[in-house]
Amino acid sequence: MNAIVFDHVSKHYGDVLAVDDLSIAIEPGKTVALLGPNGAGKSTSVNLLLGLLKPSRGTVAVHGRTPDEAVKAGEMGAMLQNGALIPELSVKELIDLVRRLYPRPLDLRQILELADLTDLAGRRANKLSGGQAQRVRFALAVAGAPRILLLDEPTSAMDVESRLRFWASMHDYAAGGRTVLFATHYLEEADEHSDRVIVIARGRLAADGTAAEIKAGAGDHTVSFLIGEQPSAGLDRLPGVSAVEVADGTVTLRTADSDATLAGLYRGTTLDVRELRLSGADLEAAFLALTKES
Ligand SMILES: Nc1ncnc2c1ncn2[C@@H]1O[C@H](COP(=O)(O)OP(=O)(O)OP(=O)(O)O)[C@@H](O)[C@H]1O
Repeated sequence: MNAIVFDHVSKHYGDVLAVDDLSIAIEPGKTVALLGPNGAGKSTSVNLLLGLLKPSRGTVAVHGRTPDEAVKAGEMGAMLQNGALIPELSVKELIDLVRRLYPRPLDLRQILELADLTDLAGRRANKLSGGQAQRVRFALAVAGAPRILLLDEPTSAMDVESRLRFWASMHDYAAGGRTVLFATHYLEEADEHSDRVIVIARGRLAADGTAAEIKAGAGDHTVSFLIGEQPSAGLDRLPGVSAVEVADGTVTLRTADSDATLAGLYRGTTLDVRELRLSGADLEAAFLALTKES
């Protein structure tokens, strides 16, 4: 059975159509990035999954149940944007309070270790930095040992080192066969930390696959090299090439098939090619292409 299913889900806020006929199915044990620009419908989708919002049309299912049932059964943990912490309690007290609400929580020490909070256990919640508070929100999200973990832009307040630590914690948690869905507009996070990327734009599904598949779909590889004073005529006829740029003695070829382009370059021309560079399509190019129109 799928961990998460959206079946033709739409969500209106008055006149605003935030989620538009979205259908997705996520298998258990996967780490999935929900990627989209501002206003794409990511938070709305997360809130629909948690039962905090109801779809205007369609259905959302979590392990075959309604979101409300899944939340009651302690199957879901969530880290939402700017969730408030109780300022008077220490980190340890707060986590313990929340873990006791669940039928089969993780033990306190394990949660503190997982969220890298052991050294901050006695600190009051109102004395934490933004990044530390995010780690507490992560601890609260995993406290009940949920099978599904939802993270809405989890690293937004974190510096580079905190991000690295955070993703290490997330991978530790996911390693037990748990399902993780995280919303982000950081392309590199989706690329590095997910098994699958679901791109949404204007509430609709724009792409769904591994980061590698989505990049390959963009078909935007480049081959560049120094050409110096040699003539560049005819390079546009090499296999796969869609565009040729020449600037300051350097040629850049855009190609849908860099292997065929290289074979053509070496076998079909007599150019003296120096400082050859290849670059794959990046997720950013794919993302911009996927989210720009319609
Ligand atoms: N409570 C609300 N009332 C009216 N419109 C809303 C409400 N919440 C969100 N919207 C609108 O719904 C659309 C989707 O918003 P949502 O917050 O789901 O996007 P998002 O992808 O999470 O964006 P961001 O990356 O900026 O957090 C946007 O056009 C937004 O303005």
